[in-house]
Amino acid sequence: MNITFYKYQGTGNDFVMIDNRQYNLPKNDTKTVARLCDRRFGIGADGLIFLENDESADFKMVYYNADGNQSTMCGNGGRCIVAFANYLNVIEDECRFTAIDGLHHATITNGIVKLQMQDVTKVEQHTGHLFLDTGSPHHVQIETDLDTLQIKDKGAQIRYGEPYGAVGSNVNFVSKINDNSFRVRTYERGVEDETLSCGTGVTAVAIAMNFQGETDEELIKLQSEGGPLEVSFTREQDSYTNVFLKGPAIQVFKGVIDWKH
Ligand SMILES: N[C@H](CCC[C@H](N)C(=O)O)C(=O)O
Repeated sequence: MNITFYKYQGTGNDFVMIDNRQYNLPKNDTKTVARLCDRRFGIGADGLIFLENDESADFKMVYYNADGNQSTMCGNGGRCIVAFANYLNVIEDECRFTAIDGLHHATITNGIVKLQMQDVTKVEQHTGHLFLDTGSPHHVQIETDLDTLQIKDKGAQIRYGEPYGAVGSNVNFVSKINDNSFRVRTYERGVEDETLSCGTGVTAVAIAMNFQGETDEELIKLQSEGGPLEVSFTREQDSYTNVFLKGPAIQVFKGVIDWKH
């Protein structure tokens, strides 16, 4: 069946977007989703996102990693689906949508999306790294030299190693720029490679750096390989609320493809 798809990117984290309200495509076609995300045999993307109807919100987001499997929350994908919904006139400049981790509020102004993420009530501090869940699981560790680090090798070792095992975790390598900004490189679970940015990842890094005392700021700038993002939050003891991820979401192109071939 021929379907219209769109490509969006949020600081270089890119997604195939499909308005599934009109096609009702199956939600378990792992093989087709993986092929569409393949950089050579398909459209090429870090993930694929369905926009669907939702009886209690403006729309619903269904997220797939490039391996074709549904996964946990995608922050950059969440920013891109808000821009997509605005383009489709499903919403104007603000919205509520449901995703696998619950309800999200968002606003869009001149292509910049400010997305509310779930509260974070637990940050694990380990020797040499932190672990927290910002809608997806994230391992965060500080590195001195992000330029020479072999992200894919080192990230895979951590992602498949103990304690994460087969379920795994995303892996973020951080270096401090100044008191309210950090550089981040991320190995993404389900892409099984470095992505140019990871929304739930930079959110995890901002909270982890505040939790560990690397910064006392509550509005933090994150420099990803794909561009700048901003994370803000309110800290009350060891809980983080009013968590927002802000940055650009851009439509790259629109196309038609036969879903099954
Ligand atoms: N790969 C992640 C989901 C997408 C996260 C990332 N694209 C983001 O922007 O948050 C996982 O399976 O946990």
